Amino acid sequence: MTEPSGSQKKRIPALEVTSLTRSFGELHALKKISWSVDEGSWWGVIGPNGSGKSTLLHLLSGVDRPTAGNVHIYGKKAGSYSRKELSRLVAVLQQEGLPPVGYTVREVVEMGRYPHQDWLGREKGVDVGLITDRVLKRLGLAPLADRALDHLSGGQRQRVALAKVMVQEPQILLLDEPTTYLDLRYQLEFMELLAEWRQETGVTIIAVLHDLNLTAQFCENLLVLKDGMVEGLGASADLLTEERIRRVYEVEPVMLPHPDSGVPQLLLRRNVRRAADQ
Ligand SMILES: Nc1ncnc2c1ncn2[C@@H]1O[C@H](COP(=O)(O)OP(=O)(O)OP(=O)(O)O)[C@@H](O)[C@H]1O
Repeated sequence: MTEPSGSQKKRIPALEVTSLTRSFGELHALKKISWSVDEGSWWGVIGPNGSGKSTLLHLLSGVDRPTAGNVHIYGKKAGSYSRKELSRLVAVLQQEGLPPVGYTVREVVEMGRYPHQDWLGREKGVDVGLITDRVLKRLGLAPLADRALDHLSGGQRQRVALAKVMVQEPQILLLDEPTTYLDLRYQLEFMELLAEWRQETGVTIIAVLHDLNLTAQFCENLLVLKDGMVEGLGASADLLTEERIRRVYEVEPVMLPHPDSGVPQLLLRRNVRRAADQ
């Protein structure tokens, strides 16, 4: 038999999890999750509080190990990469992107290059200053470059966190509720910056999000978790139905198409009985 070649060859997924389980004593936070993420795709991970979203992200980023099952990154077990190899491939941006430490914006953003540097902090053929300047300018952070991080607002710090992962140039970006503390304008701006960056670089994005309307506008695909199990997997437009939102979140939703794009948008009905009691 001849080997499949060229376009016949199945592309290796950027990320693949099989029967992934994470238990904390008697509590099973994730139960046998299987999921495959193509390179360059944008996935939203949604589900109610406590459904296992952050636990999943911790396993994907290698900060935690599964109780059973596997995480493969570009076809190789996540645990078989060194810490530094893994951070060249995978970057993580947390809810409160960066702690308010005394470093300047430029210093923090330059730290994004750490996974590419040797133990003396050197990197062959790369001008870190230049890469940093470009990213700072692009995110409108150039005027803040010499400010200490603890003198910035939460929204500005989140942009610095994004600058740091952009400088890191990962293949996969994991985000844990990155827009939670941002006002409406900055939420949208943050998501647009991600979308542009993805368009340019083909970075794979996996974002835990609570805002389903933003999710529907930006993430093509969704992993829906409930009680640590996969409740839905596939195209956002197919999964965001009234019936599923009712079942997963235990609320009474109304879904309407967005007037610009037609993607599903969510309105919540008040709990009529409780409201009448007040
Ligand atoms: N280190 C831990 N030790 C014990 N239990 C944990 C630990 N981490 C998470 N859990 C439990 O695992 C379950 C899933 O938690 P996880 O933080 O992954 O949920 P989540 O979907 O991210 O929730 P949220 O939307 O509230 O952030 C919860 O019941 C949580 O209490």
